[in-house]
Amino acid sequence: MYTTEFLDLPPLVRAGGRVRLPGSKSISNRVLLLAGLAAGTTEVHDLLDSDDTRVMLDALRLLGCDLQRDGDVLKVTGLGGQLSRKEAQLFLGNAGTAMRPLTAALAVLAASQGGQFQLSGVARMHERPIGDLVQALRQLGCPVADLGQPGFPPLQVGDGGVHALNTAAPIRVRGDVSSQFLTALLLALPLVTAQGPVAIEVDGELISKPYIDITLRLLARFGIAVEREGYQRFVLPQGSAYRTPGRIHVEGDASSASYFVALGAIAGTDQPVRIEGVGLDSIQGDIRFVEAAQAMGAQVTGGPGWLEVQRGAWPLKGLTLDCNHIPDAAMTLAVMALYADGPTRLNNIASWRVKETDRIAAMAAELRKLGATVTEGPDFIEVQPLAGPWQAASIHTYDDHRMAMCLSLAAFNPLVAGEPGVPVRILDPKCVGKTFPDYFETLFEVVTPAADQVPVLTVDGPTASGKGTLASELARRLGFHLLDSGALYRATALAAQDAGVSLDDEAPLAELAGRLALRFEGQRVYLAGRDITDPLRLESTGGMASRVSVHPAVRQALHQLQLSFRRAPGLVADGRDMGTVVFPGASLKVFLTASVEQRAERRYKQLISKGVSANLPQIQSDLRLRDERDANRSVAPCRPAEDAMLLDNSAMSIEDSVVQCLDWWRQRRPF
Ligand SMILES: Nc1ncnc2c1ncn2[C@@H]1O[C@H](COP(=O)(O)OP(=O)(O)OP(=O)(O)O)[C@@H](O)[C@H]1O
Ligand SMILES: Nc1ccn([C@@H]2O[C@H](COP(=O)(O)O)[C@@H](O)[C@H]2O)c(=O)n1
Repeated sequence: MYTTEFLDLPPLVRAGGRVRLPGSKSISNRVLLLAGLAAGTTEVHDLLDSDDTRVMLDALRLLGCDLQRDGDVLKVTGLGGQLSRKEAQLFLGNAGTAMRPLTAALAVLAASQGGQFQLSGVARMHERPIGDLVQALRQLGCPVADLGQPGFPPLQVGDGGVHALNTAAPIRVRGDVSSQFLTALLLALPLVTAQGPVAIEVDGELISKPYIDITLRLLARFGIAVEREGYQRFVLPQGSAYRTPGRIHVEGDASSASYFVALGAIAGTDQPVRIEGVGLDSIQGDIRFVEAAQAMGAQVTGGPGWLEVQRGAWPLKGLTLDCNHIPDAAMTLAVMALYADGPTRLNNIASWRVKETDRIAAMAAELRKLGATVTEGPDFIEVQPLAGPWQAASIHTYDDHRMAMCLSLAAFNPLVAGEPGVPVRILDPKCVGKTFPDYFETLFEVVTPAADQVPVLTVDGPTASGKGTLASELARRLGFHLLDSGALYRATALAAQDAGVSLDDEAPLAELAGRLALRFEGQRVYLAGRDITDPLRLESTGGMASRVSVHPAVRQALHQLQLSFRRAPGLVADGRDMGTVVFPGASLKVFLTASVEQRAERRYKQLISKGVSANLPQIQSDLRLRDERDANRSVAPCRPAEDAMLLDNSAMSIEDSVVQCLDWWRQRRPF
C-alpha cells in the first residue's frame, strides 16, 4: 500500500492483463459477525484484509471470540449467542458495515443478558446517521444512549441491566437513508426469537436492495431462513439460531471490480482486462455495474468467478441511469463520463451524501478540477465530457477509498486530450486501505503509461556524497521505484571476478554485463541466485566497479537494463550519468557534492558502524582516485548535466537535502 503524502499517476494509454480482486468488504464483515454470533468454528476463506475488516476483527476479539489464522484461512469460534464479556469499548473507525450491525447485535445481547458497550469511530463516523436504527432498537426495548450528537455515533448500548424485549409488535425501520439499518436488524434479531417470530417492517422505499439480498443469502448460509413480503416486511421465525456452515468463501469485491471493468472499457488493449475473484454469478448487487458499463460501451464477457473486459464503443456513450441498485459502483460511472460522447446523469444517489464523505459534493468538486462541467442536486450528479483541455489536478480524496480509486481513471486523459496528456495527483493514497490496500500496485501491473511520461528524478554525484541515501528517501516519499545504478557496475565487477575475467578486458566484461542475472528482493541483491548484498557494498568492489565502468561497451550493455527501471508511477535513479546519459529528459536532475574530507569522514563512519575496519587517510586517497577516474573517463564522465540543480550538502543534514529536493520536485510538477 502507498503510504506517501500523494501519488502522482503518469498519463496512461493502455491496459491489459490479469487482476485478482481482494475479498468483498460487505460479505467479509457480515460473515465475520455471523461467525462471531454462531456456536462453533467457522473457517473463513479469502477474507478481505483491510481497515474495515480489521476493526470488525478487533471488536470480535474484544467481545471474546477466538480468532485463529491458519495461512490464508481465518478460523472464527463464535459466542453461540451468549455474551462472554459484559462490557467493552469498541472503536470501529469509519466502517459502516461494522458500526451498524454491531450496534444492533450488542444492543439486543446487552438488553437480554445484561451488558453495556460503547461504540465509537473516527470523526466522519460520528457524522454518519444511525438514528433510524437506534429508534428501531428503542422500540424493541433496548436501552441505547447517545454519547454525542443524538442520531449519530458514539453510542452506548445496554445499561448493565436485563430488560424484557417487546418482540411481539413489528419493528419499524426507515429504508430510505441506508439499507444497513435493515441489514443490522436482520443480522441481530435471530438472537431474540426464542419466544416467537420477530417481524421487521420497512418505512419508505428501501434503497440498495441488493445489499439486503446479500444479507439474506448469508443468513441462510448460517441457518436462518427469513420469510419476507417483497422488501417491505421480513419475519425471523421463532427459534432461529445461527448454525455455522463450517467453511465459507468470500467472493472478490464487486465494487472493486468496477475500476477494472472501467479500465477495460476506457483503455485500448491488445489483450482484455481479466478480473478474477468475482464473476457474472456474483451474489453482490454491484455486479450489475457490468450492465451500466456495457450501456456505456464496454465489451464484457464472464463466467463463474471471472470477467473479461475490452473497449467497445469509443468514445463511451453518455447515459442517464437510476443508480439506486449500485450505489457504490455508480461512482465509477461518474469518472467514465469524462470519456463519453455526451452528458451522463446518475439519479437516485442520495445515499452518496452520507457515505465516507458527501460523495456527490466531493465527486463534483474533483471532476471540476480536471476541467469537467458538473451539475449536482440532492440526489443526482450530471457530468459533461470535457470540452477544453484537461487540467493536471491534485485530487483531494476525503479519506474515501472510492474517491481515490475512481479518480485514478482520469489518468487515461491522453486518449481524449491527445499526447502527451496530464498526470493526476492522488492525495492521501492510503485511504484505499479501507477496502483495497494494494489497489495502486494492482493498477500499475496492468496499465501502460504514455511514451516517456513516467517521471524520473536523477541524483548524480561523486562517491560517498550521499546519493544513495538521498535517492532512497526521495523514492520512499514519492512512492517511486529506485535505481541504484552503481549496483549494476558493482555486480558486473563481481561477476567478472567469479568468471576470472580481467577488469581491463572490455569485450568479455560487456558480455557479462549484458546477461547479468540480477535480482533485487527488498534490501537483498542476488547474482545468479547467490546473495551478494554484503560483497556488493565493499569499498574494494566500488573500486573494481569504477575500473569496469570506464569501458564504453560495458556501459552500453547496461543501458537497456537501467531504462527498464522506469516504470509507473515514477523513478528515482542515482549514479554518475543518470541525468547526462541514461535519463537526459528527467524532470529533475540533482548533482550532489560534498568536500572530499566530508565524504571520506562519512564513508569512514559508515564502515565503522557496520563493524568494518577502516583507515581514514586510506579512504580519502581511494576517494580521490575514484573521483579522478569517474570524472575524467572518455564516456559518461561524472559531471553535472547542464540543467542539473547543484547541491553541496557538506554542511546539510540528510533531511535538509531531502526537503530541498522535494521542493525542487514540486516546482517542476504541473499541480
Ligand atoms: N547530508 C548528509 N549529511 C551527513 N551524512 C550523510 C549525508 N548524506 C549521506 N550521509 C551519510 O554518508 C554515508 C554515505 O552515503 P551514501 O552511501 O548514500 O553515499 P553514495 O553517494 O551513495 O555513495 P556511493 O557512491 O559509494 O554509492 C552514509 O552513511 C550516509 O548516512
Ligand atoms: N551511473 C553510474 C553508477 C556507477 N558508476 C561506477 O560504479 C562505481 C560504483 O558506484 P557506486 O555509486 O555504487 O559507488 C562508481 O565509482 C562509478 O565508477 C558509473 O560509472 N555510472
